[in-house]
Amino acid sequence: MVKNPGREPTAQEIAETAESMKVAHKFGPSYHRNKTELHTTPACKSKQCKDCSDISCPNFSSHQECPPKCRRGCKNQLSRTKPELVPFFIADTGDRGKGLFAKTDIPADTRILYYSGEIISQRASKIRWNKYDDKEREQSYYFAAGDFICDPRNHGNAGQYANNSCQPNMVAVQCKIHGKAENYRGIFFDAYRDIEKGEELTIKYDFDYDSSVVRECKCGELNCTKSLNMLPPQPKKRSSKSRSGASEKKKSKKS
Ligand SMILES: C[S@@+](CC[C@H](N)C(=O)[O-])C[C@H]1O[C@@H](n2cnc3c(N)ncnc32)[C@H](O)[C@@H]1O
Repeated sequence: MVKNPGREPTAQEIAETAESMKVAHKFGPSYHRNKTELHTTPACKSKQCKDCSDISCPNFSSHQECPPKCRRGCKNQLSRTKPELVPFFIADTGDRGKGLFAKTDIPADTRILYYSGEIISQRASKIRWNKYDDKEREQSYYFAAGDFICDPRNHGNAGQYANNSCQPNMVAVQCKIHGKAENYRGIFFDAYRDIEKGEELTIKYDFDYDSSVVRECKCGELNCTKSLNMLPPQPKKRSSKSRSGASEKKKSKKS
């Protein structure tokens, strides 16, 4: 859904966004206890590749971040380098708190941001969750990061302001990160399609189905499910083909 098309960010919004992108990732003690061997990505040597920012780079296309010593101008290092350009800004959405908005037109497949947070084990995330009160739970946005959980509560960047849409224009991509555990994945938000300047940048949350937490979706898309959680599992329907097949069998037994 296009919101505020063409709108320019204010100086305050630009400053807040820049400040949020300074926040560094934190790998907690439970990551260190549970990490497997460290992942190594070879430097990109492809002659077709220019700056490792698209699928002409074998590392980018196989969902791996390039090592620090890669080709000159390598752009596939977003988890450990400050982004050259931040193509979005944080602004108020009116009815859904803060959100992210495109500062420029963003072509499809552009890597927009690295979702930052504290990387903890799944066990540690459950212990933490059980200690949270209802409000803290409602405001907790755990993101699966390979075998780990990324908790943006204290170490999150602007990624934590991406709102949900039932027709999102960004997609979360999980990548192996050079020098980090094989069983860890960094989370990146990529443009799913061409995005117009001023459009809100959205993602599909697919929070686990949870009947105890009501989270109403107000994305306003035609296919809106009205919930930020996944819908309850539907009882399996037998297809009309198998139903008619069964009744055919019954009929033929009778005759
Ligand atoms: C990860 S935060 C996104 C940033 C949030 N808007 C803020 O200001 O901090 C997720 C929360 O934003 C709100 N939210 C996100 N998408 C929404 C949507 N489509 N409809 C209603 N509320 C939404 C909900 O309160 C949700 O729990």
